[in-house]
Amino acid sequence: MVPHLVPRWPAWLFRWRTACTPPCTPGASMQQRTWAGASRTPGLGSPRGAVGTSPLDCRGSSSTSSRAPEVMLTQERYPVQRLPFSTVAEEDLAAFERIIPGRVITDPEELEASNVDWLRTVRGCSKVLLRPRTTEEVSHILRYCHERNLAVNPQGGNTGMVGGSVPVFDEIILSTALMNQVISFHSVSGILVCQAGCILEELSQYVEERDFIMPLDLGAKGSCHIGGNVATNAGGLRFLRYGSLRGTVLGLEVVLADGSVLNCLTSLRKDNTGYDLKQLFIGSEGTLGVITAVSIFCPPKPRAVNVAFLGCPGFAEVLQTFSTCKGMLGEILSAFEFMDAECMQLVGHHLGLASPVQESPFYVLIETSGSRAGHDAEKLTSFLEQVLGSGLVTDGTLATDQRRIKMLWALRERITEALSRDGCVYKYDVSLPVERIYDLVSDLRARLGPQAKHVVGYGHLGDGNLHLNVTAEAFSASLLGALEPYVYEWTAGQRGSVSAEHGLGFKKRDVLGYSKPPAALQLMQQLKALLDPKGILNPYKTLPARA
Ligand SMILES: O=C(O)CC[C@@H](O)C(=O)O
Ligand SMILES: [Zn+2]
Repeated sequence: MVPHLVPRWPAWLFRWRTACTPPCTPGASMQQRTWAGASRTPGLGSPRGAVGTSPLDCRGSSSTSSRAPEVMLTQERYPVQRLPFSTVAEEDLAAFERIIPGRVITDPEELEASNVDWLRTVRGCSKVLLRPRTTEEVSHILRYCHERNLAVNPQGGNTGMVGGSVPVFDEIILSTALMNQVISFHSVSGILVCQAGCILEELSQYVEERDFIMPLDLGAKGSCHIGGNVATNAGGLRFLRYGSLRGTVLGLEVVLADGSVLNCLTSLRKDNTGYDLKQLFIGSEGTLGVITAVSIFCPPKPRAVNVAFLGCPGFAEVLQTFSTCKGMLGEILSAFEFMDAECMQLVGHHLGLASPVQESPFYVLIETSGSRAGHDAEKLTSFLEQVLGSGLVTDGTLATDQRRIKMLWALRERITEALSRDGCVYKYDVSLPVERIYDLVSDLRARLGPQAKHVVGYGHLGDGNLHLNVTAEAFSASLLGALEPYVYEWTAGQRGSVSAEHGLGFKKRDVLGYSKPPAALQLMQQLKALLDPKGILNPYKTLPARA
């Protein structure tokens, strides 16, 4: 028995492994747990000073960097035409300087990180980054851009997966990084009101000190901004328990394309006064307005949290474990995540994270959050006895202290980071009927054969959300041809969603039709035209390119 074993758990339940006590993650400190933050560390980050040959030149800029392989310009890699927006001129820079003195960035080195997505797959060539601090400043900037017909790319932490957060051409980057103030927090209701640029992890710490938690959590928490989370309707790891941001966001303040401010920053749980306008902006990926402040409902901090990491012999057993779990853990279940054996191999190989359990075809991570440790322990013990006794689970480990809980979560949260170190990654984020989720992975593995290096499946099983990722040594058009439209057709055949939680951004906008009927697409175009008639807000994103 290892020293960390909490005595109330029967020792026979698991074969505890001393290898799992710290350090479980050789070569990977817990500070690196946010993959987006880690990707920005020296050596992994963006090349410096490699964009363009002249400050106003977007062409011929795929020069090589001595530090890291250059990311191809989006306009060179994809068949996309620049729309007839104006180009930033010296007098525009002077106008911005008057609105936000000292916060108009034109230095190419500083701009480089904001022009490239963190996955290093798309790259714009914006010449200017604006850093407003207030809603009023955002309003002045947008009013000016609207009049001048200048395109704007709103940007939060730039941790998106679908190329929505970086410019495609030379759109002005409007960063929320300096809009990072908490406006109010109510200790009875748990309602937090804050500016859009607050970093999720910092908000988590802020509310946890006050005995509450944020209703969402995700691997990118160390870098992502709450405004970006809302704009993309991020799902994440707490969705199973606390639901969508569509339920927990109570109000928004948004600056519209023409600079007018829509103040719907209410903090009411119930408000049935006509159309719920904030919903238009949740998940609109900055195409309908720029979110400047958020009012969000925070649940009370659970007093007892446990994480079980279990090995399952097959996917059928994963599903049965999930059913058993829902039945036996009920209201204390807060996450049910899964990953396949290839994911475990990748986190081991690239990040040095050791599996805490015997090698298995599948692994599940179950989190419980409740208010009485003894009650939760009792429930969890009977659940574990049941799944181990019936052979649904063959091995497992359990964490009740925060440090070990984080270690187990790292195995799941850092898969994305491991994949990005494996080579060129093709990402799919789909919603499917839960019983069919892994069939897509198996079918694709058989279809691709040796063309792919790895085909992995993991994700938020409790929410029916599969992250299907394929890696290869380098980008290959023939591999892409084998993946698409196959994955989208397969998903549409199950009436699934081609974007469960990552949004459409630039990369997935043309597959929207697999999940929405033509009438819905048309209405979306009409709403865009109504709110942003000049189309200056995050162009080339979310809506399919017009035929
Ligand atoms: O990288 C991915 O495909 C998924 C990222 C994220 O949504 C996760 O759940 O880890
Ligand atoms: Zn996810």
